[in-house]
Parts: sequence; structure tokens; C-alpha cells
Amino acid sequence: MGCEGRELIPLIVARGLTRKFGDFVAVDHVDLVVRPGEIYGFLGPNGAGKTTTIRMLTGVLKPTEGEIEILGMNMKTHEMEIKKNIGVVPDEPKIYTHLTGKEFLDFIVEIYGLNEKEVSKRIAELCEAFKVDYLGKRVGEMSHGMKQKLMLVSVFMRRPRVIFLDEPTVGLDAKSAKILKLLLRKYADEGATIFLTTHILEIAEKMCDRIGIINKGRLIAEGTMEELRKLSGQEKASLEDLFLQLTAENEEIEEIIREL
Ligand SMILES: Nc1ncnc2c1ncn2[C@@H]1O[C@H](COP(=O)(O)OP(=O)(O)OP(=O)(O)O)[C@@H](O)[C@H]1O
Repeated sequence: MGCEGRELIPLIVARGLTRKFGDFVAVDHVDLVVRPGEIYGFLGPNGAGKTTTIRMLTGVLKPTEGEIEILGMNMKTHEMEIKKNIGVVPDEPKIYTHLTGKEFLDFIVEIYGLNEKEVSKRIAELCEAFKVDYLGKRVGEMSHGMKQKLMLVSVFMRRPRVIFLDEPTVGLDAKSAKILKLLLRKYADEGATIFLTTHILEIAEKMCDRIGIINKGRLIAEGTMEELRKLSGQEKASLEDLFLQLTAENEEIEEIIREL
């Protein structure tokens, strides 16, 4: 197969992905295909199943049913290999609180076996971009946004081809959020696959090449903005209108406002 053929191989695939907690179905037979160069926005109301899906796609949580392939490898047989090669920025960064920022980055360099010389240049550039000038501080003493930025540096310095981000802009100041958006576009244009969740529909509308909407565990709509507009029959609709229409929350909102 030539180079072009390889580029078409999707880097994220889920088939019939399902997760139950007891009798409750949090994620219900979700199918996903995300290709190199794509920024995929995963949207849905609170409790829809976004984080549960990301946790399964990143090997943190075992599916009840279904198949996952990341970078062309099956999660059941290649979990460690997948984890080594993806980047994950969770919504609540869980970093060892007793380490300083510098110690945390050194730890990541060591466990991933990264080339220190190559990586130290990237760390310097990323820290400059995100204004991470507090590497001497202990993680336990950092604010949410500061931890989030440290986490972004620790993931981006590895240059993974697949990056999952759960609510990445929460806690970031305006400049950092803008830099993050531009960096994600740059990485995607260089062939990476970005999978992100957000409640900020404007971010999804502006940044994402394709959008998937999950509601009550089910993927209820998927496509480019144009495809979603066609699907809803509203040529000029904003993503907010489409989202509320597709998740059937528009009428509910009107009802709530009437009753207030
Ligand atoms: N460990 C768990 N045990 C039981 N139920 C869980 C567990 N994790 C998630 N759930 C349930 O699964 C559903 C989906 O949760 P999930 O965190 O995936 O939603 P989400 O779409 O990320 O929501 P939000 O936008 O509020 O972060 C919720 O009803 C949640 O209560």
C-alpha cells in the first residue's frame, strides 16, 4: 500500500461501543471513525456519555461490549502499545501533587523513554507559549488552569498522533485557549487526529471538522456543520440551534422560561 492509502486509515475506530453501570446504559452502541487530519468534536448534554466514551477509547475503562481500534491497533490486544502512543488531557488532571512541575515533566520523559535533548526544546517552546513559568511550584499548589496547562505541555511535548481532550478549555485564560486552538489545528494539519469534548458550542463550530452529538448514551447525529444543517433542515442554523433541536431541549427551554 502506498503512502496515500496509509493516510486514509482511521486513527480512531469504535464499533458498537457500549458501557453499562449495573443496569444503566451510559454508552449505547456508539460507532465512530476519525481519520488523520481531523478535529472531531464530541458534544452532548451533561451525563450524555462523553467522558465514559473517552475513558474507553483511551483504555482507562473496559467496555461492556464493542470494539476499539486506535492507530490501527485493537484495544483488547494492544492496550499498552496504544497507551504509549496516544495523548490524553482529562477534564480533571490527576497529577502527583507532591511533585513540582519540572519533576512531573522529567517523570513523563523517563517513563515514555523520550529523547531528552529533543524534548527539552519542545518543553521550552510550549512553556513559553502557554506561559508555564511555574515549573518549580508543587502540583498540589497549582490552580486548575495551571495544572491543565502543565498537562497540555506534558502531552504535546510527546507529539502523539492521536490526542484526546476532555473539556480542554475549561480553566484556561483567553490567550491560552486561543493558543490551544491554533496548536490543535496545526497538529491536525500535520496529520494528527484530535478528539475533544466541549460544552462551548462556538469552539466546536469554529474548530471541528466533524461533530458527533451524543444524547443518553446514543450518537444521535454526526457530520460536518453543513451536514448537520442539512440533517435538521435548517440551512442557516447555528450549532446551538442544531444541538438544542437534536437533543430535543429547545421546547423544554421555552417551557422552563414560561414557568419562571
Ligand atoms: N463510575 C460510574 N458509575 C456509575 N455511573 C457512572 C459512572 N461513570 C459515569 N456514570 C454515569 O454515566 C452517565 C454518563 O456520564 P459521563 O461522565 O460519561 O457524562 P458526560 O457526557 O461526560 O457528562 P458531563 O458533560 O456532565 O461531563 C451519567 O449518568 C453518569 O452518572
